Amino acid sequence: MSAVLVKPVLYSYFRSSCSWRVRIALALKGITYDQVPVNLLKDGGQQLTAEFQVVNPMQQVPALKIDGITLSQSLAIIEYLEETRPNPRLLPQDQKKRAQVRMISDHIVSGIQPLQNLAILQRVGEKKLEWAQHYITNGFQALEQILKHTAGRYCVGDEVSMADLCLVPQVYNAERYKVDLAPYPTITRINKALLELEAFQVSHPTKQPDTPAELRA
Ligand SMILES: O=C(O)/C=C\C(=O)CC(=O)CC(=O)O
Repeated sequence: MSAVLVKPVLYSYFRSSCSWRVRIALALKGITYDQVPVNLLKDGGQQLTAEFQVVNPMQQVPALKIDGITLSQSLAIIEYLEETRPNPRLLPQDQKKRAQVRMISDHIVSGIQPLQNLAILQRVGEKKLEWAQHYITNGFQALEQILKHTAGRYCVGDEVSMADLCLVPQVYNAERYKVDLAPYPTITRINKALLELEAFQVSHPTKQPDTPAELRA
């Protein structure tokens, strides 16, 4: 059987923002897949097992088995999906807009999320709420300015793009760490518009196979 006919397998954790980005891409592109939940807290973290290290040596989710290869890093996964399953498009045709989509995506996935991820907060210890708030606030102040120039209905113009797949899970983290979103009307408006879309709803942390009963929507 050709590799393309085998269903992709996503290693995911319900409230990992990086996993959610990939779930949105899969949903938007209508790709059916199986999920293997990796609980980042249970038993000291299932991502740290020898078994999972074979899947992703970096011991992080998400990872996607697809077309005979295993990919990690959410943006690399999304770009692969974009190149092999181009409809609907997540990177604009216009080169300047495409660069802006990548800029906003990197702003979040390199400039904000890694500074407040689980491994960092576990090392930070009791100041973790303040730490997460600091880096999300810092990143959102700049992002709000950037979006004033790039946004239409969504982050870049009026088409849903990879930047939007990064934005919504990061706003979810901001809410989780009790960041005041009032100073970011553009971020808040775009987030609200995106959450109306089915792909963002079915992929939501409250609706995953591994979502605990008390957090299910
Ligand atoms: O507290 C937990 O349940 C464990 C881990 C996460 O949610 C995921 C992260 O902290 C990384 C992130 O998405 O930013």
